[in-house]
Amino acid sequence: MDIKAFKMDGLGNDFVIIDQRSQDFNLNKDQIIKVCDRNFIGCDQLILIKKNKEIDADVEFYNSDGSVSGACGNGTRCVADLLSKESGKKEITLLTASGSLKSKILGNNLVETEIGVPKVNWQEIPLSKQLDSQDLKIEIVDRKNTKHTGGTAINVGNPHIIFFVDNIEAFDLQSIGPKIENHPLFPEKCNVTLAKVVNRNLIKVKVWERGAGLTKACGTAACATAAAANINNLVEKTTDIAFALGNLTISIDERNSIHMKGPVSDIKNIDIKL
Ligand SMILES: N[C@@H](CCC[C@H](N)C(=O)O)C(=O)O
Repeated sequence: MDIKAFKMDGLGNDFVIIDQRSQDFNLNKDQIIKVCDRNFIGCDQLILIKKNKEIDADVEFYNSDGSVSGACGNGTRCVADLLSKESGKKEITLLTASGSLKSKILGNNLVETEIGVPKVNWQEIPLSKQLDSQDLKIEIVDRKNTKHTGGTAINVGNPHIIFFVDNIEAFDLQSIGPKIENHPLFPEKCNVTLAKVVNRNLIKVKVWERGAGLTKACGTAACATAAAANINNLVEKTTDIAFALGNLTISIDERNSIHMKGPVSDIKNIDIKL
């Protein structure tokens, strides 16, 4: 099978995007895993664009382990940019598994997406039992074997847990990430973020993504971190979330809806032979 696709990224969080409005075929889980494999094409998520008669398009997100995700913040911004460059429209609406998301194309590869109102109720995250999602009291251990207890859980279309710590570099996220992702408290697993509040407008993070592992950035993790930091009264309504390659600006409006603004890469055409 010969597939025409695009490669894009948001701050290094990279995607293979396949436009199925013009190419009609189904990919099975093994083929998705193969495309995402860094020894083949390689990406954190594979994204399918599908026809929608009423809005710009439907999008489906698949992690590199072949699992489905209800949301992908950076992926949504990339697809919005791609469709805007195709149509010339400056506002793009995409239907995802977690709802319809509006993006504004601000020029110079800058895209802002409204992710919506976060869910903090234990059933909505979901957690496997009733607990205070603001402080799950989960223990993580740093490289010096010092124990830290905490974790705020939140769902922004997908489940996240954020640990606010003094030094994100003091932890081995490669080893902590999979343990927390698969913790029995999370029946649908979760994305794991270590966050250091630098000041009331800046948080530095490192993210372990459910189904994809360590990533250079994660849009929904940025949204979840800003929302969790607001719940814990650590930051202002607008805050920057700093990843290794740059920042996303997250704002929470008067309706408690989260807006995520940041850069997307240029679009690269690729051919996939499966
Ligand atoms: N990279 C994404 C998040 C992708 C989905 C996540 N791994 C999940 O399974 O929930 C983003 O930018 O939000």
